[in-house]
Amino acid sequence: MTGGKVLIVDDDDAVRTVVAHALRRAGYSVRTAASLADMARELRTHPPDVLVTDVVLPDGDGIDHAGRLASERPDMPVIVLSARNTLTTAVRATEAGAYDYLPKPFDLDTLTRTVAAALKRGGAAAEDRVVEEEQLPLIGRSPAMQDVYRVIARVISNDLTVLVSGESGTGKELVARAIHDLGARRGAPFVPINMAAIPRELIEAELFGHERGAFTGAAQRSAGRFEQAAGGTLFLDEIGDMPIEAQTRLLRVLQSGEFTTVGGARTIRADVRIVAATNRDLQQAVAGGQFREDLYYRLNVVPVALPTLRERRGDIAELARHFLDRAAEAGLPRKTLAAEAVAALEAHDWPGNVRELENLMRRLAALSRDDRIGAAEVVATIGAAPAPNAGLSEALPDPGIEAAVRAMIERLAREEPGALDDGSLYDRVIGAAERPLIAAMLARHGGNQLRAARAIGLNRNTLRKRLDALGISPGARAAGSDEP
Ligand SMILES: Nc1ncnc2c1ncn2[C@@H]1O[C@H](COP(=O)(O)OP(=O)(O)OP(=O)(O)O)[C@@H](O)[C@H]1O
Repeated sequence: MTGGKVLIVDDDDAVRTVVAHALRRAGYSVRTAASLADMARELRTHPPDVLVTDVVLPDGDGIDHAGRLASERPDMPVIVLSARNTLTTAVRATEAGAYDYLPKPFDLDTLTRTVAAALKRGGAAAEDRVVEEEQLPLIGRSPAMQDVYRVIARVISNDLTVLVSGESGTGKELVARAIHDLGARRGAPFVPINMAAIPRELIEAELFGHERGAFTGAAQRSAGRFEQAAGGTLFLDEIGDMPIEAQTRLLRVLQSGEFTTVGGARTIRADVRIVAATNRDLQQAVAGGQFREDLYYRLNVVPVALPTLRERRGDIAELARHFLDRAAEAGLPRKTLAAEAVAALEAHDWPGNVRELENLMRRLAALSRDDRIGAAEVVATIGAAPAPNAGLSEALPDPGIEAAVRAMIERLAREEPGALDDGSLYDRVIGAAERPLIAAMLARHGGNQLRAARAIGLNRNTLRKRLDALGISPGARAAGSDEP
């Protein structure tokens, strides 16, 4: 006999019967209750070693009750079962001091293993904090997201380093923010830094700060992101793009808990929680020599792997409705989705993941003629959509553009150092992209300015002004035969 007394609380007869049967077979002595009142009686008359409780019970909330029990009887682990399956439930259960949280449906082996582990470890300490419904931004009840919520719920009460991986647009930054907003550091800043968006030679100064005169152009002492995030969370986005020298420095900081500013003798204690994110396979980068193995292990203390949207198609309808609500809150017309429209959304592969869905719903809210969006509109709008992440409004250039911009900044830093400080960068960089864009679209439309302007998304007068400003060849303009 395994031994151990288990009390199961659930108002669903079938759940009580099946779970009780499975646990008895595993050697436990099992009693059941169908309400909080029954539970209270059982706790007095037959105190169990482990309590397994549902959340929604006819006379109250199982998690609230578990919270009270965890402080009154810290030696009795509580396992929470729930069909609500939101991040809020996972976090509430963990914060209430529950030993574990199992989303329904669960398999009986998992429950039996969880009960066995709970008996070995004993109860967890309760923390006195209320997590409001609606406070949490992550949408999705699929099993894959449940795993994510469980990990988040486990890391918010500590400072362990978290490495979030997943394709672009899967919600890595949102997860990092949730960890910060729910944890003890939520009163201090959440500071993101994207390694792919900062010129390589400036990354160390950005992270650790620099002293006046540390390098050409360093006119003032400047606090780095480590200092800005003091007491809070530093989010190292696209960590796989970090240059190897900066990796070495970051590793030293993680090992020693201190950092030195660039060009300075000042040593500062690093008081940050680190959450890093990557859409690249970091293990492959380690194998290829682009990422330090020791740093990888330092960062990968708690891994969170985000599912792609196509791996959790069951969440698409809820996400789509959520984004339509958000569009309506932002002033766009309020729309609903026809059932066939939902099916069309579920059939798409979503290479740009949740971000692509969010953009599509915003576009549909703005463009759809009917209040109820139909399947044909969904299909047409998906077909007409730019490649994921190519929208300028997302400020997410493709890797080719990113590399070109970075190379341009590096060249300017080398050849015209003043150019990085004289306020001309926007015109220089954006101008450099605008010229080939306009030239290519004019060429594509045989020099017809009206059509090129439409294709680019400018009005014709603006295009004409830009042609003048950029001095683009009159040959292309003359061909615009529909010009007045
Ligand atoms: N589970 C989710 N629920 C609601 N919104 C989500 C969810 N996941 C992602 N989003 C939304 O999708 C967009 C993309 O998410 P986010 O920026 O966190 O992705 P990411 O993985 O960090 O992307 P990238 O790798 O391109 O930086 C955001 O607007 C975010 O709010």
